[in-house]
Amino acid sequence: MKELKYLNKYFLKYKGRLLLGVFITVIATVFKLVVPMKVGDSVTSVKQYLNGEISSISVVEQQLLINILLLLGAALLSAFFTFMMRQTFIVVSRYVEYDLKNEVFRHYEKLHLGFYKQNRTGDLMNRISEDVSKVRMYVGPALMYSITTITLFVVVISYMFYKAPVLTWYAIAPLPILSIAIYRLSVLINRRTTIVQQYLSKLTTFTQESFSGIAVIKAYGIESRTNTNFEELAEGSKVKNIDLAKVQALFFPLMMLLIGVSNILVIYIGGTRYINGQIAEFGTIVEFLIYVNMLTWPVAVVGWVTSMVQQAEASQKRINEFLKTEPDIQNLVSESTPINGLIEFNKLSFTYPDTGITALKDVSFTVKPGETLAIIGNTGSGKSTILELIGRLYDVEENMLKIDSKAIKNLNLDNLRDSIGYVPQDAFLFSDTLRNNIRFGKENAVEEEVIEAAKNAAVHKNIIGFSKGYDTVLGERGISLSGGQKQRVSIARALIKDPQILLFDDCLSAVDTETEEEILQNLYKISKNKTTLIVSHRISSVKNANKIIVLENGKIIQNGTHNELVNSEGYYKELYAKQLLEKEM
Ligand SMILES: Nc1ncnc2c1ncn2[C@@H]1O[C@H](COP(=O)(O)OP(=O)(O)OP(=O)(O)O)[C@@H](O)[C@H]1O
Repeated sequence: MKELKYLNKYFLKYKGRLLLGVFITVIATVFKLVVPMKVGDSVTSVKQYLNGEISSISVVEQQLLINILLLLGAALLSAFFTFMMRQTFIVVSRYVEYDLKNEVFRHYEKLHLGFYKQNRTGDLMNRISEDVSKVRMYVGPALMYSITTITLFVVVISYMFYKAPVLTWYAIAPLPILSIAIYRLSVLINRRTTIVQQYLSKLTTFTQESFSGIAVIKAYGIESRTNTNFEELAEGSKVKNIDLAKVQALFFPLMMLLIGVSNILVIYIGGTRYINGQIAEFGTIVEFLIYVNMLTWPVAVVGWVTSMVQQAEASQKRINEFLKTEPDIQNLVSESTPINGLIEFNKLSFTYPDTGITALKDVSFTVKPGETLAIIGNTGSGKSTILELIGRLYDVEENMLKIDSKAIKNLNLDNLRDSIGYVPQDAFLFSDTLRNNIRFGKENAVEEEVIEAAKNAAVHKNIIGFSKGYDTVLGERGISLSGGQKQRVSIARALIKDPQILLFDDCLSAVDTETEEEILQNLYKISKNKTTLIVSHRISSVKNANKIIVLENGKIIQNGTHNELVNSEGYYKELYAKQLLEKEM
C-alpha cells in the first residue's frame, strides 16, 4: 500500500462525497436486512397457523399483507440507496481518474527529450491509460465493495449471532474458503489478463506500424509476409484469450458450489436444531438461507478486492516512477526576461548524455539580431545539435552559450522558447486542418495572419488549390501532403509566431530551387531585426547569409561569407562546384 499513499491527496480532495458515500452504504445495508427478517416472520406465521397456534386465517393474512408492504418498501429503499452509493463512490473514482490522467500528462510534457528516448511511446501511453484505469478500480469499486462488505458483515453477522449463534457458525464456516478461492482465482485471472493485454499491445503496434508503412509494404510487395506475421500474432492472442476464458469460467461455478454447501449446512443443522427445539422459530431457517446468499457476494468480493488492490499498487508504482522523474531542464528564473536574440557560442563542446556521442567540439560564433548565420556540413556533423542547444533542449556549461550576454540557464525558459520559431528537419503535422496546423504557432491568430504566414512560406497557392483550402484535414502525420508542402506548412507555423529567433533545420531540402528562392526572399524581408540560423546541405540556401560556418565532426572547419568561402580552398568550394555542376546537368 506504500505506493497507493500517493492517492491520499485525492481522497482528501473528495472527502465530502466519500463520507456521504459511507453513510449511504450503511443505510442501504440496514434496509437490506429488513427483507430476510420479514420473509422469516411470514414463514413463521404460516407455520404457526398450520400448527394451530394461530386459529384465525384473517390474522395471518393481515400479518402477511403488512410484511409484504414492509418488504416492498425496504427493497425499494435499499435499491435507491444502493444506486446513490454507486453515484458517490464510482463518480469520485472517475474524478480521480480524470485528475490523475491530467497530472501525469502535464508531468510528461515537462520532461526532457532524453526521457522520451529512454522510454517507449507505448509504455508512456500504457501508464496514462491502462495503469490509471487500474488505480481507478482501487479508488472506486474496491473502496465501495470493501465498505459494503464491512457494513454487511457487522450488521448481518451480529444479527445472525443474536438470533441463532450455533447455526451462524455453521452458515459462515464455508465463507472464508470461498474468499480464499476467489482470491487465488482472481490472481490467476489477472496474470492471464496481463498476458492477453501484452498480446493485444503487440497486435496493435504491429497493425499501426503496418498501416503507417503501407506504402513501403506495397512497394516491396510483402503483403503476404505481413499477413503471415499478423496471423501468427493473432493466433498467439487467441490461445491466450482461451486460457483466460477457462479460468474466468470457473468463477461463478465455484461461487455457486460454496453457496450450495452453506445452504445445505443451514438446512441440515437448522432443521435438526428446530426439531430438537434449540431454535424457536421455523422462519429462522428461511431467514438464514437468505442471509447466506446475501453474504456470498461480499465474501467473494474480499478476494476480488485484494487482487484489485494489488494490481492498483503495481500500477501506481509504475505511475509514481514517472511522476518522480525530475525534468533535466528546469526553468530557474521566474521573472520575465525578454529576448533580443544575440547568440554567442564560446568554445562550446557538447556530448549527448544518453549515447556519449560528442556532437560539438570547441564551437565558437556570434550571431546578432538582424543577422543570418548559415550552417553547412556533412550528415552527423552536429548542425541540428547547435539548434537544439539554442532551444535549451539540453544544458551546457554556463559560459559556453549565452543569449543577450546571459548564460542561457539565466533566462526564463518560457520567454526563451516563446521567442524561438523552430522548423525541425522532419516536419511534423497533426491530423487536423491546415489552418490549425499553421495556427499551432500562434493559437489566437486571425485568418489574415494564417494566410500571410502561408504566403511567406510559399504554400498559400498550394493550399487554395485544395478543394477545401485551409479547411483540408490532413491524414495521420500529414500523410496527404507532399514532402515539400509539409516542410512549407511547418515553416508557416514558425513564421506566424513572429519570433525573435528563427531556427531552420534543413527545412528546404524537399523544395524545388525556385520555391526555395521565393521563401528565402520572403525571409530576408521578415527577418530584418531577427536572428536567423539556417542549417542546410545546399549552397543555394546559405549563400545570402551574413556568415556561414562549415562543420565537420562537430568542429568548425571553415567560416566566412559566401564570396570568401568560394574563393578559398576547402569543403565549401568543393561543394559549390559540385552543386553547380549538378544544376548544369
Ligand atoms: N538526441 C540525440 N542523442 C544522442 N546522440 C545524438 C542525438 N542527436 C544526434 N546525435 C548524434 O550527434 C551527432 C550530431 O548529430 P546532428 O543531428 O547534430 O547532426 P547533423 O549535422 O544535423 O546531421 P544531419 O545533416 O544528418 O541532420 C551524430 O553523431 C548523432 O548520431
